[in-house]
Amino acid sequence: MNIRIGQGFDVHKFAEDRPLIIGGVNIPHDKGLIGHSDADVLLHAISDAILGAVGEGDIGKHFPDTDEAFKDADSAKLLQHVWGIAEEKGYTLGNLDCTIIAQKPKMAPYIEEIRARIAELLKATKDQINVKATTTEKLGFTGREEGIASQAAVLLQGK
Ligand SMILES: Nc1ccn([C@@H]2O[C@H](COP(=O)(O)O)[C@@H](O)[C@H]2O)c(=O)n1
Ligand SMILES: C[C@@]1(CO)OP(=O)(O)OP(=O)(O)OC[C@H]1O
Repeated sequence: MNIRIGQGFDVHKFAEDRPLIIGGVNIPHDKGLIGHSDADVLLHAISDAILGAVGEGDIGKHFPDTDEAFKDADSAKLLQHVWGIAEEKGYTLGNLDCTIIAQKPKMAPYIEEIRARIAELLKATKDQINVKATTTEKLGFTGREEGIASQAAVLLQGK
């Protein structure tokens, strides 16, 4: 069996007057993340993990931040496109594990909803998806609440 591993990492900066969208879910908070797209830092890390696993580069290659077509893009749609690439190549999902690195907000109340949304986007079951959160104990840019980072690791099964 052809088993492929991929990993992704992304960071977005906080700004006032932005919605906070993580894992395709709107999270109530006093600030949100900025980017060329909707800045969904978790879905970007997951997209990169999948693209890495199938040897297709990264999201900047597929959705350049110089392209107006992706201005304020819905990252859920970008992830669905990425998953389509993996499916076209004959891959199925083994499992996905990811981590949201944020001092605030507290993610625990939203983890199950995020997990369900990612499962829906990847046409997977919830047990194939795990979502975690951690602070950095007030250290570094995440600890100072300047931004949020995310990591993802994915295992795909090919033909
Ligand atoms: N933004 C966050 C960060 C963490 N959590 C949950 O709290 C637990 C403890 O976090 P530490 O950084 O102190 O290890 C962590 O395991 C998460 O369950 C959270 O909900 N939201
Ligand atoms: C998603 C894209 C495209 O809108 O924009 P951003 O929201 O800036 O996100 P980033 O994680 O920097 O990577 C890829 C970009 O091309």
